[in-house]
Amino acid sequence: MTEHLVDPDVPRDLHAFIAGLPKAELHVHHVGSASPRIVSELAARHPDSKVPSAPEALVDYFTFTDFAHFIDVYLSVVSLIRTPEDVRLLTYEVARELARQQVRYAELTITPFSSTRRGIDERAFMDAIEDARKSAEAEFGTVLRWCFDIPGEAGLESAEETVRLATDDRLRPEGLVSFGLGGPEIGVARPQFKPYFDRAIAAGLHSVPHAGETTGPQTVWDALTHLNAERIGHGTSSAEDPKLLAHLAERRIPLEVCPTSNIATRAVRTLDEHPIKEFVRAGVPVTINSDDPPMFGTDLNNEYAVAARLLGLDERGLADLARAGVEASFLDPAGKARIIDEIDTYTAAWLTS
Ligand SMILES: Nc1ncnc2c1ncn2[C@@H]1O[C@H](CCC(=O)c2cccc(C(=O)O)c2)[C@@H](O)[C@H]1O
Ligand SMILES: [Zn+2]
Repeated sequence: MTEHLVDPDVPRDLHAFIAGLPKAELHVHHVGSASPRIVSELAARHPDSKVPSAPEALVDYFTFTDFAHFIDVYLSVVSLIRTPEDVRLLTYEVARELARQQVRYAELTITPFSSTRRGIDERAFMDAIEDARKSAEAEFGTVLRWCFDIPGEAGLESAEETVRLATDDRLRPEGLVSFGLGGPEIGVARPQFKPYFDRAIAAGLHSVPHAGETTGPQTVWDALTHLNAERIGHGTSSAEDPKLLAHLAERRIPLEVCPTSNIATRAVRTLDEHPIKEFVRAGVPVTINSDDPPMFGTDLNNEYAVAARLLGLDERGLADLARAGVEASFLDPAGKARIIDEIDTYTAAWLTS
């Protein structure tokens, strides 16, 4: 475990329990998971980029003044990824890092539009992610699945391109399970994306848009009503609307909560003000995720530690959170049962030792 990620308010034992706990990660972005080592290597290779190549300089570079600044920095890292080999290596290294944290299953959000519009061949892009997925599963035992997301602010052209790449039988990768919508929410209304989500859903994909991260609860309602969301990315502002919380609880719609992300992008002021407690109190299914971990100076294990502190959880409570992540995933029932069994066995052994 990285020493700086040890929360002093969480007992060491609990950190050790989390580090070995089998987990699922449902909300993590592909480019946003690039390790500082990969980012600095790519930056050194492309000196025309504004991304610093010294790893020490990245901490400052990844300090954001607001959400728009975060997206600006995010896109500067996107533009470092220029070849199918960059895509393959990035994906493979992300899987290695997930495996290190005992992540057994991850749904990785990928924005193929951002790569194809920057000149990466679409066929080569799909082959690169699939090649990395298969190698990672064989070598690390971590199962990866994809969520292709529309970068909403790039307009409906990006929506059309994303749904085409996600539904064309000659291109659609085997690992693709869901369809998302990311980027800024202000000025990017969810309902306009309905026709694209309808097509993705008709092709068998699950709907998992971001909503309520940087705008109010109406955006979450819109994602549910117009995009048939099955889970919500963030959904932070749902806490402002008791009727929405009741609806999410009743329909069993999970929120993909990423606490440190919300602080880093300044969507929420402080961790202590994070509404995760309200979600749990209202009976909303909560999953814990990391979003863009190196950019936010976190990892999934640290997000579990943060959740333990905010929710006052012990080992049993943390195991419940890990089970909730598996349950909310799009893994098949037998795959879910296998990981849940592993969580149970691990927790029982820990508590009797
Ligand atoms: N916390 C987050 N919340 C929301 N999204 C997040 C988060 N973290 C990462 N993302 C990713 O950021 C991308 C943003 C890309 C984008 O806005 C854009 C706009 C105009 C042009 C282009 C282009 O590529 O030409 C891209 C999204 O697709 C999403 O996958
Ligand atoms: Zn996200």
